[in-house]
Amino acid sequence: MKIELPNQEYKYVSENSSECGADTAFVLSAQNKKYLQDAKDNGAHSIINIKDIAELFGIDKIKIVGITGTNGKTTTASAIYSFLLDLGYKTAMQGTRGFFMNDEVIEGKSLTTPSVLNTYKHIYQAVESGCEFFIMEVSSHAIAQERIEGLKFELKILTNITQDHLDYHKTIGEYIAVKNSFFQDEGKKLINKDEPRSAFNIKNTFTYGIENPASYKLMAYSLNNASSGIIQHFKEVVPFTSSLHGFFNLYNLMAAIGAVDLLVDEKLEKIVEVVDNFAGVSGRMEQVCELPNVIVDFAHTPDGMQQVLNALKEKELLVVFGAGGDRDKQKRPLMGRVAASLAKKVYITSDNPRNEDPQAIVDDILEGIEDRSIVSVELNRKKAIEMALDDQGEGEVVVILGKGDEAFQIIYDKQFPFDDREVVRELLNIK
Ligand SMILES: CC(=O)N[C@H]1[C@@H](OP(=O)(O)OP(=O)(O)OC[C@H]2O[C@@H](n3ccc(=O)[nH]c3=O)[C@H](O)[C@@H]2O)O[C@H](CO)[C@@H](O)[C@@H]1O[C@H](C)C(=O)N[C@@H](C)C(=O)N[C@H](CCC(=O)O)C(=O)O
Ligand SMILES: Nc1ncnc2c1ncn2[C@@H]1O[C@H](COP(=O)(O)OP(=O)(O)OP(=O)(O)O)[C@@H](O)[C@H]1O
Ligand SMILES: N[C@H](CCC[C@H](N)C(=O)O)C(=O)O
Ligand SMILES: [Mg+2]
Repeated sequence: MKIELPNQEYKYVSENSSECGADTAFVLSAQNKKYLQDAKDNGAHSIINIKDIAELFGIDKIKIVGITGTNGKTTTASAIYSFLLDLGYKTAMQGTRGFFMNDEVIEGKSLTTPSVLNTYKHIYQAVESGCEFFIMEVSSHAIAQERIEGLKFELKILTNITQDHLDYHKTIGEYIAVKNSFFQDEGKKLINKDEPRSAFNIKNTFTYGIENPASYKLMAYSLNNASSGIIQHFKEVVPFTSSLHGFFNLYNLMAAIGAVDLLVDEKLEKIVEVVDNFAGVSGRMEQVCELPNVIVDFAHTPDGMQQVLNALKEKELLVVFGAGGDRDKQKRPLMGRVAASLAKKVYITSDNPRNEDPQAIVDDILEGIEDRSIVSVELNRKKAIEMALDDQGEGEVVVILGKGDEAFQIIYDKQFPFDDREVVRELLNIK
Protein backbone atom coordinates (compact mmCIF):
# COMPACT_ATOMS: atom_id res chain seq x y z
CA MET A 1 0.00 0.00 0.00
CA LYS A 2 1.31 3.45 -0.95
CA ILE A 3 0.94 6.24 1.57
CA GLU A 4 0.88 9.82 0.39
CA LEU A 5 3.04 12.19 2.39
CA PRO A 6 2.83 15.96 1.92
CA ASN A 7 5.87 18.28 1.85
CA GLN A 8 8.46 15.66 0.92
CA GLU A 9 10.75 15.24 -2.09
CA TYR A 10 8.87 12.08 -2.94
CA LYS A 11 5.09 11.82 -3.22
CA TYR A 12 4.53 8.41 -1.66
CA VAL A 13 6.17 5.87 0.59
CA SER A 14 5.64 2.12 0.39
CA GLU A 15 6.99 -0.91 2.24
CA ASN A 16 6.57 -3.00 -0.89
CA SER A 17 9.50 -2.82 -3.30
CA SER A 18 7.27 -3.59 -6.28
CA GLU A 19 5.30 -0.37 -5.68
CA CYS A 20 8.41 1.81 -5.64
CA GLY A 21 9.47 4.15 -8.42
CA ALA A 22 10.32 7.75 -9.33
CA ASP A 23 7.72 9.27 -6.99
CA THR A 24 7.70 6.51 -4.36
CA ALA A 25 10.31 5.89 -1.68
CA PHE A 26 10.94 2.47 -0.15
CA VAL A 27 10.45 2.21 3.61
CA LEU A 28 13.04 -0.25 4.80
CA SER A 29 12.01 -2.48 7.69
CA ALA A 30 13.22 -5.70 9.30
CA GLN A 31 10.45 -7.54 7.47
CA ASN A 32 11.25 -6.31 3.96
CA LYS A 33 15.02 -5.80 3.97
CA LYS A 34 15.37 -8.81 1.66
CA TYR A 35 13.66 -6.72 -1.04
CA LEU A 36 16.02 -3.74 -0.79
CA GLN A 37 17.78 -4.56 -4.05
CA ASP A 38 14.44 -5.01 -5.78
CA ALA A 39 13.35 -1.56 -4.60
CA LYS A 40 16.54 -0.08 -6.01
CA ASP A 41 16.09 -2.01 -9.27
CA ASN A 42 12.58 -0.59 -9.52
CA GLY A 43 14.04 2.92 -9.31
CA ALA A 44 12.74 3.76 -5.85
CA HIS A 45 12.92 7.51 -5.27
CA SER A 46 14.92 6.87 -2.12
CA ILE A 47 15.31 4.44 0.73
CA ILE A 48 13.96 5.57 4.09
CA ASN A 49 14.56 3.74 7.30
CA ILE A 50 11.42 2.86 9.27
CA LYS A 51 12.95 4.78 12.22
CA ASP A 52 12.82 7.99 10.22
CA ILE A 53 9.21 7.36 9.28
CA ALA A 54 8.48 6.95 12.98
CA GLU A 55 9.78 10.46 13.53
CA LEU A 56 7.96 11.87 10.51
CA PHE A 57 4.69 10.32 11.70
CA GLY A 58 5.18 11.53 15.27
CA ILE A 59 4.53 8.10 16.70
CA ASP A 60 6.19 9.02 19.98
CA LYS A 61 3.42 11.57 20.61
CA ILE A 62 0.95 8.92 21.70
CA LYS A 63 0.89 6.30 24.45
CA ILE A 64 0.86 2.86 22.85
CA VAL A 65 -0.59 -0.11 24.72
CA GLY A 66 0.20 -3.57 23.31
CA ILE A 67 -1.81 -6.66 24.25
CA THR A 68 -0.70 -10.18 23.49
CA GLY A 69 -1.86 -13.64 24.55
CA THR A 70 -3.59 -16.61 22.96
CA ASN A 71 -7.14 -15.51 23.78
CA GLY A 72 -8.80 -12.37 25.02
CA LYS A 73 -6.73 -9.74 23.19
CA THR A 74 -9.68 -8.21 21.33
CA THR A 75 -11.92 -8.31 24.40
CA THR A 76 -9.30 -6.75 26.67
CA ALA A 77 -8.36 -4.10 24.08
CA SER A 78 -12.03 -3.23 23.57
CA ALA A 79 -12.63 -2.95 27.30
CA ILE A 80 -9.65 -0.60 27.73
CA TYR A 81 -10.81 1.45 24.74
CA SER A 82 -14.33 1.67 26.18
CA PHE A 83 -13.16 2.60 29.69
CA LEU A 84 -10.77 5.30 28.43
CA LEU A 85 -13.40 6.85 26.15
CA ASP A 86 -15.94 6.85 28.98
CA LEU A 87 -13.43 8.56 31.26
CA GLY A 88 -13.07 11.29 28.64
CA TYR A 89 -9.76 10.35 26.97
CA LYS A 90 -9.47 10.38 23.20
CA THR A 91 -8.39 6.89 22.20
CA ALA A 92 -7.73 4.71 19.15
CA MET A 93 -7.78 0.91 18.90
CA GLN A 94 -6.31 -1.43 16.30
CA GLY A 95 -6.90 -5.18 16.20
CA THR A 96 -8.70 -8.18 14.74
CA ARG A 97 -11.92 -6.23 14.21
CA GLY A 98 -10.25 -3.28 12.47
CA PHE A 99 -9.17 0.24 13.34
CA PHE A 100 -11.32 2.45 15.56
CA MET A 101 -10.97 6.01 16.85
CA ASN A 102 -13.12 7.85 19.35
CA ASP A 103 -16.09 5.51 18.96
CA GLU A 104 -15.94 5.45 15.16
CA VAL A 105 -14.99 2.57 12.87
CA ILE A 106 -12.22 3.89 10.62
CA GLU A 107 -11.25 0.64 8.86
CA GLY A 108 -12.77 -2.83 8.83
CA LYS A 109 -11.11 -6.14 9.66
CA SER A 110 -7.70 -7.06 8.30
CA LEU A 111 -4.91 -8.71 10.27
CA THR A 112 -4.86 -8.66 14.08
CA THR A 113 -1.56 -6.76 13.82
CA PRO A 114 -1.10 -5.19 10.38
CA SER A 115 2.24 -4.62 8.69
CA VAL A 116 4.52 -2.12 10.40
CA LEU A 117 3.84 0.79 8.01
CA ASN A 118 0.09 0.25 8.30
CA THR A 119 0.31 0.44 12.07
CA TYR A 120 2.46 3.57 11.82
CA LYS A 121 -0.18 5.10 9.52
CA HIS A 122 -2.92 4.33 12.03
CA ILE A 123 -0.85 5.84 14.83
CA TYR A 124 -0.32 8.93 12.69
CA GLN A 125 -4.10 9.19 12.13
CA ALA A 126 -4.68 8.79 15.87
CA VAL A 127 -2.13 11.50 16.68
CA GLU A 128 -3.74 13.83 14.11
CA SER A 129 -7.14 13.19 15.73
CA GLY A 130 -5.80 14.23 19.10
CA CYS A 131 -5.81 10.76 20.63
CA GLU A 132 -3.80 10.29 23.79
CA PHE A 133 -3.83 6.47 23.63
CA PHE A 134 -3.36 3.84 20.92
CA ILE A 135 -4.49 0.40 22.07
CA MET A 136 -3.29 -2.43 19.85
CA GLU A 137 -3.44 -6.23 19.71
CA VAL A 138 -0.08 -7.86 19.15
CA SER A 139 -0.23 -11.32 17.56
CA SER A 140 2.51 -13.91 17.86
CA HIS A 141 3.04 -13.67 14.08
CA ALA A 142 3.63 -9.93 14.47
CA ILE A 143 6.21 -10.47 17.20
CA ALA A 144 8.05 -13.15 15.19
CA GLN A 145 7.96 -11.11 11.98
CA GLU A 146 8.86 -7.81 13.68
CA ARG A 147 5.66 -6.11 12.56
CA ILE A 148 5.96 -4.07 15.77
CA GLU A 149 9.43 -2.78 14.91
CA GLY A 150 10.26 0.59 16.42
CA LEU A 151 7.13 0.87 18.58
CA LYS A 152 7.72 2.10 22.13
CA PHE A 153 5.02 0.72 24.36
CA GLU A 154 3.76 2.69 27.34
CA LEU A 155 2.30 -0.58 28.64
CA LYS A 156 2.41 -4.22 27.55
CA ILE A 157 -0.25 -6.68 28.65
CA LEU A 158 -0.33 -10.49 28.72
CA THR A 159 -3.73 -12.20 28.73
CA ASN A 160 -2.74 -15.90 28.71
CA ILE A 161 -0.65 -18.47 26.83
CA THR A 162 -2.33 -21.68 25.72
CA GLN A 163 -2.16 -23.24 22.26
CA ASP A 164 -2.66 -21.82 18.77
CA HIS A 165 -0.78 -21.18 15.54
CA LEU A 166 1.56 -24.21 15.73
CA ASP A 167 1.35 -24.35 11.92
CA TYR A 168 3.54 -21.25 12.05
CA HIS A 169 5.54 -21.58 15.28
CA LYS A 170 5.98 -25.38 14.93
CA THR A 171 6.29 -26.25 18.63
CA ILE A 172 4.46 -25.10 21.72
CA GLY A 173 7.84 -24.23 23.25
CA GLU A 174 8.61 -21.87 20.38
CA TYR A 175 5.13 -20.32 20.57
CA ILE A 176 5.51 -19.69 24.31
CA ALA A 177 8.99 -18.25 23.76
CA VAL A 178 7.72 -15.85 21.08
CA LYS A 179 4.89 -14.62 23.29
CA ASN A 180 7.22 -14.14 26.25
CA SER A 181 9.86 -12.37 24.14
CA PHE A 182 7.48 -9.39 24.13
CA PHE A 183 8.03 -8.95 27.88
CA GLN A 184 11.81 -8.99 28.21
CA ASP A 185 12.44 -5.23 28.28
CA GLU A 186 12.27 -2.97 31.32
CA GLY A 187 9.12 -1.11 30.25
CA LYS A 188 5.84 -1.18 32.13
CA LYS A 189 4.00 -4.49 31.96
CA LEU A 190 0.77 -5.98 33.26
CA ILE A 191 0.93 -9.76 33.48
CA ASN A 192 -1.68 -12.40 34.28
CA LYS A 193 -0.26 -13.84 37.50
CA ASP A 194 -2.32 -17.02 37.10
CA GLU A 195 -0.59 -17.86 33.79
CA PRO A 196 2.18 -20.33 34.69
CA ARG A 197 3.70 -20.15 31.20
CA SER A 198 4.52 -16.46 31.44
CA ALA A 199 8.16 -15.39 31.72
CA PHE A 200 8.99 -11.70 31.92
CA ASN A 201 11.46 -9.09 33.03
CA ILE A 202 10.39 -8.34 36.59
CA LYS A 203 11.36 -4.64 36.34
CA ASN A 204 8.26 -2.43 36.12
CA THR A 205 5.95 -5.41 36.21
CA PHE A 206 2.46 -5.21 37.63
CA THR A 207 0.23 -8.26 37.84
CA TYR A 208 -3.44 -9.17 37.97
CA GLY A 209 -4.90 -12.42 39.17
CA ILE A 210 -7.69 -14.37 40.75
CA GLU A 211 -5.90 -17.39 42.20
CA ASN A 212 -2.49 -15.93 43.05
CA PRO A 213 -1.44 -12.79 44.93
CA ALA A 214 -1.20 -9.93 42.44
CA SER A 215 -0.97 -6.13 42.26
CA TYR A 216 -4.59 -6.16 41.04
CA LYS A 217 -6.21 -9.07 42.84
CA LEU A 218 -9.80 -10.19 42.45
CA MET A 219 -10.72 -10.90 46.07
CA ALA A 220 -14.27 -12.06 45.48
CA TYR A 221 -16.57 -12.47 42.51
CA SER A 222 -19.99 -13.63 41.46
CA LEU A 223 -21.09 -14.92 38.08
CA ASN A 224 -24.74 -15.24 39.03
CA ASN A 225 -25.98 -12.13 37.35
CA ALA A 226 -23.47 -11.56 34.51
CA SER A 227 -20.44 -10.68 36.66
CA SER A 228 -19.33 -8.65 39.61
CA GLY A 229 -16.30 -8.59 41.81
CA ILE A 230 -14.13 -6.82 44.34
CA ILE A 231 -10.62 -5.78 43.39
CA GLN A 232 -7.80 -5.11 45.77
CA HIS A 233 -4.96 -2.90 44.61
CA PHE A 234 -2.62 -2.34 47.54
CA LYS A 235 -4.79 -0.34 49.99
CA GLU A 236 -7.61 0.32 47.56
CA VAL A 237 -10.53 -2.12 47.60
CA VAL A 238 -13.25 -1.43 45.05
CA PRO A 239 -16.28 -3.27 43.65
CA PHE A 240 -17.32 -3.50 39.99
CA THR A 241 -20.19 -4.96 38.01
CA SER A 242 -20.24 -6.00 34.38
CA SER A 243 -22.67 -7.44 31.86
CA LEU A 244 -19.99 -9.89 30.60
CA HIS A 245 -20.51 -13.59 31.27
CA GLY A 246 -17.97 -16.29 32.05
CA PHE A 247 -15.07 -16.75 34.45
CA PHE A 248 -12.56 -16.04 31.65
CA ASN A 249 -14.04 -12.58 31.14
CA LEU A 250 -13.16 -11.73 34.75
CA TYR A 251 -9.52 -11.97 33.61
CA ASN A 252 -10.16 -9.71 30.63
CA LEU A 253 -11.89 -7.18 32.90
CA MET A 254 -9.12 -7.32 35.51
CA ALA A 255 -6.50 -6.74 32.82
CA ALA A 256 -8.44 -3.80 31.43
CA ILE A 257 -9.18 -2.20 34.81
CA GLY A 258 -5.54 -2.62 35.88
CA ALA A 259 -4.32 -1.21 32.58
CA VAL A 260 -6.46 1.91 32.79
CA ASP A 261 -5.37 2.43 36.40
CA LEU A 262 -1.74 2.31 35.25
CA LEU A 263 -2.39 4.62 32.30
CA VAL A 264 -4.39 7.49 33.75
CA ASP A 265 -4.28 9.59 36.86
CA GLU A 266 -7.69 8.64 38.22
CA LYS A 267 -8.74 6.85 41.38
CA LEU A 268 -9.51 3.15 40.94
CA GLU A 269 -12.97 3.78 42.41
CA LYS A 270 -13.69 6.21 39.56
CA ILE A 271 -12.39 3.78 36.92
CA VAL A 272 -14.63 0.92 38.06
CA GLU A 273 -17.68 3.16 37.66
CA VAL A 274 -17.42 2.91 33.86
CA VAL A 275 -16.88 -0.87 33.72
CA ASP A 276 -20.58 -1.65 33.49
CA ASN A 277 -20.96 0.50 30.36
CA PHE A 278 -18.83 -1.96 28.37
CA ALA A 279 -21.31 -4.32 26.73
CA GLY A 280 -18.74 -6.78 25.36
CA VAL A 281 -17.54 -7.43 21.83
CA SER A 282 -19.63 -8.38 18.83
CA GLY A 283 -19.55 -12.14 18.19
CA ARG A 284 -18.09 -13.01 21.60
CA MET A 285 -20.64 -14.79 23.85
CA GLU A 286 -23.29 -13.03 21.78
CA GLN A 287 -26.82 -14.22 22.46
CA VAL A 288 -28.56 -14.22 19.08
CA CYS A 289 -31.92 -15.06 20.61
CA GLU A 290 -33.24 -16.01 24.01
CA LEU A 291 -36.04 -18.43 23.07
CA PRO A 292 -34.66 -20.67 21.70
CA ASN A 293 -31.37 -19.85 23.37
CA VAL A 294 -28.62 -19.50 20.73
CA ILE A 295 -25.13 -18.19 21.44
CA VAL A 296 -22.41 -17.32 18.93
CA ASP A 297 -18.81 -17.09 20.09
CA PHE A 298 -15.39 -16.65 18.46
CA ALA A 299 -13.69 -19.51 20.38
CA HIS A 300 -11.26 -21.11 17.92
CA THR A 301 -8.72 -22.65 20.28
CA PRO A 302 -9.04 -25.58 22.72
CA ASP A 303 -8.79 -23.27 25.73
CA GLY A 304 -11.22 -20.71 24.30
CA MET A 305 -13.77 -23.48 23.70
CA GLN A 306 -13.26 -24.90 27.17
CA GLN A 307 -13.72 -21.49 28.80
CA VAL A 308 -16.90 -20.70 26.90
CA LEU A 309 -18.50 -24.13 27.31
CA ASN A 310 -17.60 -24.15 31.00
CA ALA A 311 -19.25 -20.77 31.40
CA LEU A 312 -22.47 -22.27 30.02
CA LYS A 313 -22.22 -25.67 31.67
CA GLU A 314 -25.34 -25.31 33.85
CA LYS A 315 -27.33 -25.95 30.66
CA GLU A 316 -27.37 -28.83 28.16
CA LEU A 317 -25.29 -27.67 25.19
CA LEU A 318 -25.56 -28.47 21.48
CA VAL A 319 -22.25 -27.31 20.05
CA VAL A 320 -21.64 -26.52 16.37
CA PHE A 321 -18.04 -25.90 15.35
CA GLY A 322 -15.21 -26.63 12.92
CA ALA A 323 -11.60 -25.50 12.59
CA GLY A 324 -9.94 -23.13 10.15
CA GLY A 325 -8.01 -24.56 7.21
CA ASP A 326 -4.34 -23.64 6.59
CA ARG A 327 -4.00 -23.11 10.34
CA ASP A 328 -2.74 -25.12 13.32
CA LYS A 329 -3.65 -28.78 12.73
CA GLN A 330 -2.52 -29.85 16.18
CA LYS A 331 -5.27 -27.92 17.92
CA ARG A 332 -8.04 -29.77 16.03
CA PRO A 333 -8.23 -33.05 18.03
CA LEU A 334 -7.93 -31.05 21.25
CA MET A 335 -10.91 -28.93 20.16
CA GLY A 336 -12.84 -32.12 19.41
CA ARG A 337 -12.05 -33.52 22.85
CA VAL A 338 -13.13 -30.33 24.64
CA ALA A 339 -16.44 -30.15 22.75
CA ALA A 340 -17.26 -33.83 23.28
CA SER A 341 -16.50 -33.63 26.98
CA LEU A 342 -18.70 -30.60 27.66
CA ALA A 343 -21.61 -30.91 25.20
CA LYS A 344 -24.72 -33.02 25.04
CA LYS A 345 -24.41 -33.14 21.25
CA VAL A 346 -21.66 -32.03 18.91
CA TYR A 347 -22.08 -30.99 15.27
CA ILE A 348 -18.74 -30.87 13.51
CA THR A 349 -18.76 -28.71 10.41
CA SER A 350 -16.63 -26.37 8.29
CA ASP A 351 -15.16 -23.14 9.62
CA ASN A 352 -13.04 -21.36 7.01
CA PRO A 353 -11.61 -24.33 5.05
CA ARG A 354 -9.36 -22.10 2.92
CA ASN A 355 -7.20 -24.44 0.79
CA GLU A 356 -7.83 -27.62 2.79
CA ASP A 357 -10.31 -30.41 2.21
CA PRO A 358 -13.12 -29.75 4.74
CA GLN A 359 -13.57 -33.49 5.38
CA ALA A 360 -9.85 -33.82 6.23
CA ILE A 361 -10.18 -31.01 8.81
CA VAL A 362 -13.19 -32.77 10.34
CA ASP A 363 -11.23 -36.04 10.44
CA ASP A 364 -8.49 -34.27 12.40
CA ILE A 365 -11.09 -33.01 14.89
CA LEU A 366 -12.64 -36.50 15.18
CA GLU A 367 -9.23 -37.93 16.13
CA GLY A 368 -9.70 -36.35 19.55
CA ILE A 369 -13.08 -37.95 20.21
CA GLU A 370 -13.31 -41.54 21.40
CA ASP A 371 -17.05 -41.90 21.91
CA ARG A 372 -18.62 -40.54 18.75
CA SER A 373 -22.19 -41.44 19.65
CA ILE A 374 -23.03 -37.78 20.37
CA VAL A 375 -21.29 -36.51 17.21
CA SER A 376 -22.86 -35.56 13.88
CA VAL A 377 -20.78 -34.47 10.91
CA GLU A 378 -22.26 -32.03 8.39
CA LEU A 379 -19.78 -30.13 6.24
CA ASN A 380 -22.29 -27.49 5.18
CA ARG A 381 -22.19 -25.00 8.08
CA LYS A 382 -25.70 -23.70 7.50
CA LYS A 383 -27.11 -27.23 7.49
CA ALA A 384 -25.15 -28.11 10.63
CA ILE A 385 -26.62 -25.08 12.41
CA GLU A 386 -30.07 -26.11 11.18
CA MET A 387 -29.58 -29.65 12.52
CA ALA A 388 -28.67 -28.31 15.94
CA LEU A 389 -31.66 -25.95 15.99
CA ASP A 390 -33.96 -28.83 14.96
CA ASP A 391 -32.59 -31.06 17.72
CA GLN A 392 -32.72 -28.37 20.40
CA GLY A 393 -34.96 -29.30 23.33
CA GLU A 394 -36.47 -27.07 25.99
CA GLY A 395 -33.89 -25.36 28.16
CA GLU A 396 -31.02 -26.43 25.89
CA VAL A 397 -28.57 -23.99 24.34
CA VAL A 398 -27.20 -24.08 20.80
CA VAL A 399 -23.63 -22.77 20.90
CA ILE A 400 -22.00 -21.93 17.57
CA LEU A 401 -18.26 -21.50 17.85
CA GLY A 402 -15.29 -20.34 15.80
CA LYS A 403 -16.45 -17.51 13.57
CA GLY A 404 -17.93 -14.96 15.99
CA ASP A 405 -18.49 -11.73 14.10
CA GLU A 406 -16.90 -12.93 10.85
CA ALA A 407 -19.15 -12.02 7.94
CA PHE A 408 -17.62 -14.41 5.40
CA GLN A 409 -16.65 -18.01 4.96
CA ILE A 410 -13.29 -18.41 3.23
CA ILE A 411 -13.19 -21.29 0.73
CA TYR A 412 -9.94 -21.49 -1.20
CA ASP A 413 -9.10 -17.78 -1.52
CA LYS A 414 -12.69 -16.66 -2.07
CA GLN A 415 -14.91 -15.08 0.55
CA PHE A 416 -18.58 -16.05 0.61
CA PRO A 417 -21.00 -14.02 2.75
CA PHE A 418 -21.68 -16.07 5.87
CA ASP A 419 -22.55 -14.75 9.30
CA ASP A 420 -23.52 -17.35 11.94
CA ARG A 421 -25.89 -14.85 13.56
CA GLU A 422 -27.63 -13.99 10.29
CA VAL A 423 -27.95 -17.68 9.44
CA VAL A 424 -29.62 -18.37 12.80
CA ARG A 425 -32.02 -15.46 12.34
CA GLU A 426 -32.85 -16.63 8.82
CA LEU A 427 -33.44 -20.24 9.92
CA LEU A 428 -35.63 -19.13 12.82
CA ASN A 429 -37.42 -16.45 10.82
CA ILE A 430 -36.31 -13.70 13.18
CA LYS A 431 -36.32 -10.20 11.69
C1 LIG B 1 2.23 -16.18 7.39
C2 LIG B 1 2.21 -14.72 7.61
O1 LIG B 1 1.96 -14.27 8.71
N1 LIG B 1 2.44 -13.94 6.55
C3 LIG B 1 2.50 -12.49 6.68
C4 LIG B 1 3.84 -12.02 6.15
O2 LIG B 1 3.90 -12.49 4.85
P1 LIG B 1 5.30 -12.92 4.21
O3 LIG B 1 6.30 -13.30 5.26
O4 LIG B 1 4.99 -13.84 3.10
O5 LIG B 1 5.72 -11.54 3.72
P2 LIG B 1 6.38 -11.14 2.35
O6 LIG B 1 5.41 -11.27 1.24
O7 LIG B 1 7.72 -11.75 2.27
O8 LIG B 1 6.52 -9.60 2.65
C5 LIG B 1 7.31 -9.13 3.71
C6 LIG B 1 7.59 -7.69 3.47
O9 LIG B 1 8.27 -7.53 2.22
C7 LIG B 1 7.58 -6.65 1.36
N2 LIG B 1 7.72 -7.14 -0.01
C8 LIG B 1 7.13 -8.30 -0.40
C9 LIG B 1 7.24 -8.75 -1.71
C10 LIG B 1 7.99 -7.99 -2.62
O10 LIG B 1 8.15 -8.31 -3.82
N3 LIG B 1 8.58 -6.85 -2.19
C11 LIG B 1 8.47 -6.39 -0.92
O11 LIG B 1 8.99 -5.37 -0.56
C12 LIG B 1 6.15 -6.65 1.85
O12 LIG B 1 5.52 -5.42 1.57
C13 LIG B 1 6.34 -6.83 3.35
O13 LIG B 1 6.61 -5.59 3.93
O14 LIG B 1 3.91 -10.60 6.21
C14 LIG B 1 2.88 -9.91 5.50
C15 LIG B 1 3.10 -8.39 5.66
O15 LIG B 1 3.22 -8.02 7.00
C16 LIG B 1 1.52 -10.32 6.05
O16 LIG B 1 0.50 -9.68 5.30
C17 LIG B 1 1.36 -11.83 5.95
O17 LIG B 1 0.15 -12.18 6.57
C18 LIG B 1 -0.64 -13.17 5.88
C19 LIG B 1 -1.53 -12.50 4.85
C20 LIG B 1 -1.51 -13.90 6.92
O18 LIG B 1 -2.51 -14.52 6.59
N4 LIG B 1 -1.15 -13.85 8.17
C21 LIG B 1 -1.89 -14.45 9.28
C22 LIG B 1 -1.53 -15.92 9.51
C23 LIG B 1 -1.55 -13.65 10.51
O19 LIG B 1 -0.59 -12.87 10.51
N5 LIG B 1 -2.31 -13.79 11.55
C24 LIG B 1 -2.01 -13.09 12.76
C25 LIG B 1 -2.62 -13.76 13.97
C26 LIG B 1 -4.12 -13.87 14.02
C27 LIG B 1 -4.63 -13.90 15.46
O20 LIG B 1 -4.47 -14.91 16.17
O21 LIG B 1 -5.27 -12.92 15.87
C28 LIG B 1 -2.43 -11.62 12.63
O22 LIG B 1 -1.72 -10.76 13.17
O23 LIG B 1 -3.46 -11.36 12.01
N1 LIG C 1 -9.20 -14.53 28.81
C1 LIG C 1 -9.61 -15.53 28.06
N2 LIG C 1 -9.17 -16.80 28.28
C2 LIG C 1 -9.56 -17.84 27.51
N3 LIG C 1 -10.43 -17.71 26.48
C3 LIG C 1 -10.89 -16.48 26.20
C4 LIG C 1 -10.51 -15.33 26.97
N4 LIG C 1 -11.13 -14.25 26.45
C5 LIG C 1 -11.83 -14.69 25.41
N5 LIG C 1 -11.72 -16.02 25.26
C6 LIG C 1 -12.29 -16.88 24.20
O1 LIG C 1 -11.57 -16.56 23.01
C7 LIG C 1 -12.45 -16.04 22.01
C8 LIG C 1 -11.77 -14.91 21.29
O2 LIG C 1 -11.68 -13.80 22.16
P1 LIG C 1 -10.93 -12.49 21.67
O3 LIG C 1 -11.43 -12.14 20.33
O4 LIG C 1 -11.01 -11.48 22.74
O5 LIG C 1 -9.44 -13.09 21.58
P2 LIG C 1 -8.21 -12.73 20.66
O6 LIG C 1 -7.02 -13.06 21.49
O7 LIG C 1 -8.30 -11.34 20.20
O8 LIG C 1 -8.36 -13.73 19.44
P3 LIG C 1 -7.61 -13.58 17.98
O9 LIG C 1 -6.20 -13.98 18.23
O10 LIG C 1 -8.28 -14.53 17.10
O11 LIG C 1 -7.78 -12.19 17.54
C9 LIG C 1 -13.70 -15.61 22.75
O12 LIG C 1 -14.81 -15.66 21.89
C10 LIG C 1 -13.75 -16.61 23.88
O13 LIG C 1 -14.28 -17.81 23.40
N1 LIG D 1 -7.15 -14.75 14.22
C1 LIG D 1 -7.45 -16.15 14.14
C2 LIG D 1 -8.89 -16.28 13.83
C3 LIG D 1 -9.35 -17.69 13.58
C4 LIG D 1 -10.81 -17.72 13.22
C5 LIG D 1 -11.29 -19.00 12.65
N2 LIG D 1 -12.59 -18.76 12.15
C6 LIG D 1 -10.36 -19.53 11.55
O1 LIG D 1 -10.55 -19.15 10.42
O2 LIG D 1 -9.48 -20.33 11.87
C7 LIG D 1 -6.55 -16.81 13.11
O3 LIG D 1 -6.33 -16.20 12.06
O4 LIG D 1 -6.06 -17.89 13.37
MG1 LIG E 1 -8.12 -10.53 18.36
